[in-house]
Amino acid sequence: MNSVFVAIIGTGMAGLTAARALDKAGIAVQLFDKSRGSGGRMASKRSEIGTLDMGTQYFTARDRNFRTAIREWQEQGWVAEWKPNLYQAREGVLSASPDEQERWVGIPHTSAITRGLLGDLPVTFSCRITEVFHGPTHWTLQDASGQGHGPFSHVIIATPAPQASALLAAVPVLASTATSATMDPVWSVALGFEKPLPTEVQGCFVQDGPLEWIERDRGKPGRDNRLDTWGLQASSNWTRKNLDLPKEAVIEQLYGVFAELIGCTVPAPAFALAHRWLYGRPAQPHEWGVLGNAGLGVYACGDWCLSGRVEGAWLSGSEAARRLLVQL
Ligand SMILES: Cc1cc2nc3c(=O)[nH]c(=O)nc-3n(C[C@H](O)[C@H](O)[C@H](O)COP(=O)(O)OP(=O)(O)OC[C@H]3O[C@@H](n4cnc5c(N)ncnc54)[C@H](O)[C@@H]3O)c2cc1C
Ligand SMILES: NC(=O)C1=CN([C@@H]2O[C@H](COP(=O)(O)OP(=O)(O)OC[C@H]3O[C@@H](n4cnc5c(N)ncnc54)[C@H](OP(=O)(O)O)[C@@H]3O)[C@@H](O)[C@H]2O)CC=C1
Repeated sequence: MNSVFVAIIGTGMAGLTAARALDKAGIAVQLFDKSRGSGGRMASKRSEIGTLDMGTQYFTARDRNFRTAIREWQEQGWVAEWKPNLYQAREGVLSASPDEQERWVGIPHTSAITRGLLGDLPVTFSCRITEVFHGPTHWTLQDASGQGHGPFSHVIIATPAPQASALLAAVPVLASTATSATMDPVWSVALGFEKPLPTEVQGCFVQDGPLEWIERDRGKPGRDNRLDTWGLQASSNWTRKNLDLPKEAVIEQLYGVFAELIGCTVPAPAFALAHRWLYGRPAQPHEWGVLGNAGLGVYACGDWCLSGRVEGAWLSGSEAARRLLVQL
């Protein structure tokens, strides 16, 4: 098999960034994702009160090339700048904490970005890849139903590290590096209130206790929610200790912490939803950029190769595509 045909496992920011770069270079790609849609931790969840961002809420950009990509997304109408009234909370004390950082959000929801990046690229959803085999000349994938996919000349694995390490079994050195990148879980809760809460807070960095970040949907560009919707993210410490708590109990506990912290009267929410991210964030940053074996034509990328942020995933996916292209 001489032609170049690249399998990409994962349609989060890293996989889609790699896919777009390869497609732009005229390389044929085929994407796979275990979920029903694209986005990974940037996916938005449909609910009875509208679409909710239970994963990424906003992102920042420090890298020059990533900033350029954001300008293009802005021109496409996928993102807009978000300038929240920022606060911080320490030992129960809430204080205004404005800064000059540029922050971006997807419009009307986070998922607009990855949906835009996916465009009409070929993708197979609801397809969990369980094994990645290297034959004498090509790669073959097998999914959870036992079906084979391929042949492919190259494979890019763009999943969280624990899932990547299992799929890298054919390349033990890369698998063991991926295994060393542990990932922390995160409980995320959305609360919807019938009447807007009487507070100026739109985002709050919480320095201690069960919560880590609180944000208000209202005030973000492009949102049109009937309810006053808030997103709460628990710290990884608290999440780890409460990993198997039923969703109702997670909502009750985090609602209680939120109500104490936010500094105004908080009625019972009209709507609540909890989502547990088992692989929410890398436990520590790395400087790998991408893991790869150019001779075999296999690469692994994702936020865990750099910083556990959207920017890290974008940079890692870009680097995977660049490394593959220079090797052709
Ligand atoms: C609650 C939460 C809040 C966050 N907030 C922010 C924030 O405010 N700012 C910020 O910059 N970042 C934030 N992040 C981090 C950000 O979401 C991630 O860094 C980024 O989205 C990671 O992208 P990725 O492509 O590396 O991985 P993912 O988005 O995890 O994509 C991996 C994809 O692989 C698929 N997959 C996995 N295994 C398989 C398999 N075996 N077969 C097929 N498909 C598979 C998954 O379904 C998924 O779609 C947050 C994350 C969470 C969880
Ligand atoms: N929950 C997850 O799985 C998860 C959450 N992540 C959160 O995403 C944001 C993004 O981080 P980034 O570095 O891109 O953004 P910021 O520059 O806005 O925030 C970085 C940290 O810096 C502190 N900070 C920033 N601005 C302020 C401010 N105005 N007042 C007080 N503190 C500020 C804050 O850290 P500490 O709470 O002080 O430790 C920010 O967290 C970020 O919120 C992540 O927690 C990323 C990945 C996964």
